[in-house]
Amino acid sequence: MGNDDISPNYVPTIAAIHAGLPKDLQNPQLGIICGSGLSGLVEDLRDTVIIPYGTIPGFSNSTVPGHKSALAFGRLGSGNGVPVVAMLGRFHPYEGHSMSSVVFPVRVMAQLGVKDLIITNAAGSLNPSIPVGTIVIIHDHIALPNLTGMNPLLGPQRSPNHLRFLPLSDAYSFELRRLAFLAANKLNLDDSALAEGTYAWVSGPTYETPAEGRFLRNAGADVVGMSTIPEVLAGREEGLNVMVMSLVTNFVVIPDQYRSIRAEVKAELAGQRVEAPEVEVVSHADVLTIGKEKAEVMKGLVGQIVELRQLNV
Ligand SMILES: O=P(O)(O)O[C@@H]1C[C@H](O)[C@@H](CO)O1
Ligand SMILES: Nc1nc2[nH]cnc2c(=O)[nH]1
Repeated sequence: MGNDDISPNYVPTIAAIHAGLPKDLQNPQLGIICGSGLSGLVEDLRDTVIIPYGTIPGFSNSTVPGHKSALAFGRLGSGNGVPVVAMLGRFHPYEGHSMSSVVFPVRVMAQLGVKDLIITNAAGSLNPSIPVGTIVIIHDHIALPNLTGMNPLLGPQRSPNHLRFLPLSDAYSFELRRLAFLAANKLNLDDSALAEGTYAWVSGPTYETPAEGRFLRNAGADVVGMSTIPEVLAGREEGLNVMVMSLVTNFVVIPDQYRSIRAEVKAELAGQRVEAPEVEVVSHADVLTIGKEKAEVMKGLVGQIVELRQLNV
């Protein structure tokens, strides 16, 4: 799955977006991508204008429950505030969207004038010390698809301004991550509310087998999810400052040991019938529930980061 659309024509897209907006919202400074169940992040926007994806040339619709399909424009922060554009719902490769469609909105954000991009997602924890409900500020990633021929930046160099060989050692903005922790402090959040960690990107749509979970944990990942990294890559290629907040919605199921069927059959043959084990499974419904529960905290953090950014702290 390479990048099939090297030179998208932004003109009709930007024209359609601008046509729906007052002048003062046409050049947003901050972009936000709302992950599964996290569209409530933008409830605090003022002067909000919603533009459905269906009316924007080049945009698809998200098919995943918990993802709306619209851009929200508005202002965030005190005083006049900062003009913001938020994606209420994203596109995942597992839905059948091409990699270029997945990252197209990020490229459009850059065309609109966005400088900082805050990406959110729901993710499973691989790290026993990062429990459900924690918000993980991502400082690195492991992208197995990138290592195996599914890098979203595959294809001819986009333009002389787009780096052919994009470094990723500085992918996650130090400045924005610093603001996230300062914001948590301002909001009096407990230390345990926010963690730092490494995100593993997998294609999905299946959740991990125990062996896959163990493999990713042993590889050094703290959380795992099915999105975000294509957006990070496109954002960095477009020159944006990028920050990622992963909300831990579940533990990846990694039992310490497997129950041996051989031992159980032996017990059965000796006259002791053993019940089939109840295996814990992850569900998208649970993912959405945690998203709802933590929406306020996520929203507070984003608002406070914008506040601090405005104050040039
Ligand atoms: O869009 P995000 O990454 O927040 O959604 C996560 C990953 C899958 O799309 C889905 C699985 O429950 O939630
Ligand atoms: N791959 C993956 N994505 C998730 N999104 C939310 N939880 C999970 C998970 O456990 N695994």
